[in-house]
Amino acid sequence: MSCKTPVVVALDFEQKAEALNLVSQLDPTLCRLKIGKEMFTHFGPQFVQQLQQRHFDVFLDLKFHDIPNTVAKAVKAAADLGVWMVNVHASGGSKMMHAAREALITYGDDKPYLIAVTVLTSMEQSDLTELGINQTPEQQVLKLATLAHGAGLDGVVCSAQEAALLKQQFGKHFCLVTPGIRPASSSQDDQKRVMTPAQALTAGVDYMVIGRPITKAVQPLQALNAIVQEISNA
Ligand SMILES: O=C(O)c1cc(=O)[nH]c(=O)n1[C@@H]1O[C@H](COP(=O)(O)O)[C@@H](O)[C@H]1O
Repeated sequence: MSCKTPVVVALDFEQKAEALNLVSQLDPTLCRLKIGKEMFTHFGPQFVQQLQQRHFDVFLDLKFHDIPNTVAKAVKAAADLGVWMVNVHASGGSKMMHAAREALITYGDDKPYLIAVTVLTSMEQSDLTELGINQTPEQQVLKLATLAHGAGLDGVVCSAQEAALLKQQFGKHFCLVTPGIRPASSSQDDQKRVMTPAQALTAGVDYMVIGRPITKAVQPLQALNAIVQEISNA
């Protein structure tokens, strides 16, 4: 079953029942699902399989960052799980990303999308300065995306604010996955580099990761439908 929208719903729940209650209202042709550190640590690969049995494409967001050998094996484990997308941290460097890519070669067309996180969307200039990085977020995203592109990855996680620049630099086939998406009426929460779904689409984003504006909405399905509508109008 193929999904017709760029929306990836971030399932960040403490309780599995709560997550499944939302999932049972969702349609795998209208969104994909992302499992991150919280739910994977609580509920493991079995939870991923439960979602796959319901025909959802799953983005396994564990942001691997380790020595090349360890990351290669972790990415391979994700491929064995049959996930649609998996990510690593670009700041792990070219050798690490290259090893991750090599680990997926034997999977051929069945390999998951392999993407690298550049600068987290919760970060702004002051967070980079604190880390001793004297670059703007945009410069740092471009630098890390260049490493990811050079290592042969399928794309990057960035904010929609950098999407136009990265598409111009790396072309339309370099996949851009953007969290920090906020409909105009939503709270920004802890996200700093944000855009609305319509702005993100116009900027050239391929996939939009959206969590709390949907999962914490009083009517999650209605919130998702409004976002899908906003995207199709754009
Ligand atoms: O890799 C990610 O998915 C990710 C990268 C990033 O830079 N920023 C970011 O927010 N995320 C994830 O995207 C989701 C965003 O959720 P909301 O802020 O609730 O929409 C969370 O699950 C984050 O872990």
